[in-house]
Amino acid sequence: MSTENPRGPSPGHPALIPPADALRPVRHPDAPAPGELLGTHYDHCFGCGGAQPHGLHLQARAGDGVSITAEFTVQAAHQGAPGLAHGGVLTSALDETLGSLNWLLRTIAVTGRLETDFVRPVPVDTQLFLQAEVTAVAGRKIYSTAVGRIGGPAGPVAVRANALFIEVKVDHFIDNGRQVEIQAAMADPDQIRRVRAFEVNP
Ligand SMILES: CCCCCCCC(=O)SCCNC(=O)CCNC(=O)[C@H](O)C(C)(C)COP(=O)(O)OP(=O)(O)OC[C@H]1O[C@@H](n2cnc3c(N)ncnc32)[C@H](O)[C@@H]1OP(=O)(O)O
Repeated sequence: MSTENPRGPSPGHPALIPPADALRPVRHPDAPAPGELLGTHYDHCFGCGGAQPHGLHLQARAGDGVSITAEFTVQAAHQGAPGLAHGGVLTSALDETLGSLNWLLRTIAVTGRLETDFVRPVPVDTQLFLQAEVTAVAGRKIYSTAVGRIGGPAGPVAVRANALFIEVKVDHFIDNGRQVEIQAAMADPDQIRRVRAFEVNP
């Protein structure tokens, strides 16, 4: 097997290609400083929450510009084939990392489309090093890309993804989420945690 995907980055679905008049993403002035851990946005989030025993417990850190780095270690509970990470779990890690980018834009957005290239199998106990960045913004549409490496932050590529997130109002969650969790999140006295809980579909 070669060290890089011989096909190179997948061009992806046409909907993942920004239009010609798309804008460069702008980091929000109040975004966390480069190197700062973002922390969990919602305790019950499968991607980053501490209250999910089999969750990814992914830790994301602000990077330069509108970029994120994140790590997660594949657990036995994340297997698909014996001793190997389930592809859907790896896609979840990419989704979580890409979703974290929206916090740097201070935009509430949900995943509309997410395409994953699985380049290498990822064994249990492997640490996956993820990097993601927003590439363009066009109205409510946020275009982003991510890569996951194994063996170190500069190691071989195991997964990569392109995504389109769509900006939504907080009503998206309030109108669609199960009421018991919505009420609990809205009752959180910490305003930042309350806002961040509604970054994604709870
Ligand atoms: C820290 C945070 C970590 C978070 C990580 C996890 C993030 C998540 O997983 S979020 C949960 C998964 N996603 C969801 O549940 C979203 C479900 N989908 C929806 O609610 C809706 O389809 C939604 C909101 C995306 C779009 O609906 P709506 O607001 O009516 O917008 P709509 O008018 O259809 O589309 C807006 C634009 O986006 C485009 N678009 C919408 N969906 C897609 C799609 N799937 N593919 C391509 N383009 C799309 C439309 O074509 C339209 O483009 P244009 O403006 O050029 O005409």
